[in-house]
Amino acid sequence: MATPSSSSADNIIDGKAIAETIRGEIKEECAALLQSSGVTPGLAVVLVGNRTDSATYVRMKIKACEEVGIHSFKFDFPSDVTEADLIAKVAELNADPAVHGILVQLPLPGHIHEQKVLDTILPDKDVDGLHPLNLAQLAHTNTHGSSRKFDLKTLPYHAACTPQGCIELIERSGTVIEGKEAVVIGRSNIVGIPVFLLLMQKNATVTVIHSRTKDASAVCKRADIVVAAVGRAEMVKPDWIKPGAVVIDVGINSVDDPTSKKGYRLVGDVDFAGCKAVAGKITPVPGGVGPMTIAMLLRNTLQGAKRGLSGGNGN
Ligand SMILES: Nc1nc2c(c(=O)[nH]1)N[C@@H](CN(C=O)c1ccc(C(=O)N[C@@H](CCC(=O)O)C(=O)O)cc1)CN2
Repeated sequence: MATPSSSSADNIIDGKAIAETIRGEIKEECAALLQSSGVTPGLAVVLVGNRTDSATYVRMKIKACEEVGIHSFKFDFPSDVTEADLIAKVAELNADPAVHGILVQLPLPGHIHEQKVLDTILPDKDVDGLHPLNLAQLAHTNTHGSSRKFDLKTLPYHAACTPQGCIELIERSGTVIEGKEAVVIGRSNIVGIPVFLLLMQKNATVTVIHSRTKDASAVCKRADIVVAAVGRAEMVKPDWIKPGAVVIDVGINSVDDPTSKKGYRLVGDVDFAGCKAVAGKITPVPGGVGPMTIAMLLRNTLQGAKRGLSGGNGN
């Protein structure tokens, strides 16, 4: 593995730099794949409505695809598109051999049953890792007590992107997960649950904190590794953090800020300034987990294309 420029001089984990390193690795692999098999991985991106944040994330994904040598195909739908029309588009993309990955940008408008649309994506093309079968595969994988290693780069199914990004940030910034006490704050299907499963597969002892947890701060303070994915601005305070712990902040919350040109700024779920003083390492927002989500999407798409060729796990 290339040595990443994983952290700056202080204790900040530089997600932008680590994501750039990974995108470089993917670019090399895409070139090698094209050379050896003539195949260029293809990603279909479905965007519904006119949310500015979703349009920005989709633009970032398409640009990232271009940079590493992945074809992208973009499909725009108005916010009043019917669920049936979206499902029909997904079915069409499922059958298209040039498309190795399908991504439906979330959130979808309220009249559409999000999970129903996601469930329509073929699990092999579900590069977001949000199909229940992919989540189930992650729960079902059992490499414990065997000589096989749990390796994100060679999984025979798709694991969700943001959770994979969290694991890469922890490991590439020099922390061994095995044997550590980890706490995940939040239990969503898109982040909390898969990150819990990934940490468990990496042999951490994992606790999940949620809205009914009693004395969340005391539970959190036991952790060597904290992953905050709760969606509440700066909820995790310095007295929640064990000195020296690794803190991964998944939250991207917009808060009013009249001093900023845009009138708002982005903050995480962690009180960054306060927790930075206590943590061993910590991710910033922006520039932490966000860029990793996109890097992992590219990696899943490449892996999907390789798997399509080998009929196996892509290696
Ligand atoms: N189908 C999906 N929808 C959504 C996902 C997802 O993984 N799959 N995650 C989020 C949005 N998201 C990707 O789609 C995403 C969010 C943030 C970033 C990012 O790099 N953020 C930057 C800041 C960018 C800014 O200034 O606005 C950062 O944190 O540094 C990338 C991807 C919800 N929907």
